[in-house]
Amino acid sequence: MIGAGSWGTTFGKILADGGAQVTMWARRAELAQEINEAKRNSRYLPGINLPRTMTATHELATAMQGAEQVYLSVPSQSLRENLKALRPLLSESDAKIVSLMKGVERGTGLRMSQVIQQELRCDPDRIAVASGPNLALEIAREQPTAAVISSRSQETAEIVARAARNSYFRTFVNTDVIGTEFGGVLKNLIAVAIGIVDGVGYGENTKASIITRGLVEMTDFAVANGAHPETLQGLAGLGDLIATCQSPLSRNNTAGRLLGQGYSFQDVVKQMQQTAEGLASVAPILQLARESEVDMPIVEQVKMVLDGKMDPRDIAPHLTTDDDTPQGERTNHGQADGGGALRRTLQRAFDQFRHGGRRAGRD
Ligand SMILES: NC(=O)C1=CN([C@@H]2O[C@H](COP(=O)(O)OP(=O)(O)OC[C@H]3O[C@@H](n4cnc5c(N)ncnc54)[C@H](O)[C@@H]3O)[C@@H](O)[C@H]2O)C=CC1
Ligand SMILES: O=C(CO)COP(=O)(O)O
Repeated sequence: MIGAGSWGTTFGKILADGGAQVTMWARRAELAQEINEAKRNSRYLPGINLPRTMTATHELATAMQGAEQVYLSVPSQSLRENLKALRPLLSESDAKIVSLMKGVERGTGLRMSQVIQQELRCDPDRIAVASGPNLALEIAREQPTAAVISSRSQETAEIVARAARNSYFRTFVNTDVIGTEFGGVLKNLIAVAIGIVDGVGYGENTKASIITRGLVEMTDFAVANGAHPETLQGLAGLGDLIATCQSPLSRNNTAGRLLGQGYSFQDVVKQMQQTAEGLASVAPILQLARESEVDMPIVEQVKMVLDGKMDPRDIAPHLTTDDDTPQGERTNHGQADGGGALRRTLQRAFDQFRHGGRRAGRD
């Protein structure tokens, strides 16, 4: 396991409790020592006893020795630099590579599985991603939870899903990597919006409206970028959206709440002790949205609040685009966007034809 923060350590516990031999790689030697000796990670998982079989090291080469599955759980913006260090250690290996991360890379807009494929230059069938309503501390307390493992290869998804399950953690599989990854990224942005309105003091109607319209934005965006709409109705979409928007444990939700209470973006970044992926993903997601002609009014407004260009109190009235024409409730991947969905469907059919019948946009 590369990364011993809250999710890496929790996922390591899931694997160890499922019977796997787990070695954690921690950046700090003291943390590796605490995991080895006290079976604790007191900074990220206070009060949690880790499995006796779990070990840790701060030497990357030691962590990688004989690994059959490599799980990645570092902040998304640091993944590429970490992969550069990992690459020589994986040159002889056919280990499965599993991303646990929920961000896109600033600058390139790439999903984590794409960054992995670029940097490791490995067969995409070896790559899987895990996502779902997975607040780390709840799972570390062994509260029953479901997740989804996705890979282009059904076989890889099943191998990883078999390793990553135990009495309190149930994994499902799918082959829609794009939808599974974007679900995890996009729900963070909606959770920031929910945090903002919570911080302002608005109530349940406002939040339910944002969650519902947020799911529409998530689905339109993901489908326009090659995802299956059903994935966004599943654990990696709706499931994670509910968990993250409801829970004070969510760092994205917390960051939003601080913004809603009037703290500036810089103050929020200073106060956050842990990774809030949504803050770095807003700009690249909006760039991709513009390129794929998808409207994301909620995410646009989150960006305006982050940039200090919108008073948090004003975010809620602008759930839809600012025009006077009443907007249909149906989504872009339905029909009501004035032809954009039809154009994209035709484009996909054309791409599919060009690629000899294989599904266009597939990872
Ligand atoms: N915490 C959670 O409940 C969940 C988190 N995730 C995702 O997991 C990923 C990791 O998040 P968390 O573990 O929660 O974050 P965290 O903030 O708890 O831990 C991040 C870890 O990465 C290390 N780190 C920071 N910068 C680094 C660098 N440049 N190189 C290597 N390591 C570095 C930190 O020392 C720490 O050990 C994120 O993409 C997050 O969205 C996904 C599901 C649940
Ligand atoms: O991804 C998560 C829950 O599924 C964790 O959310 P946060 O990163 O907002 O804490």
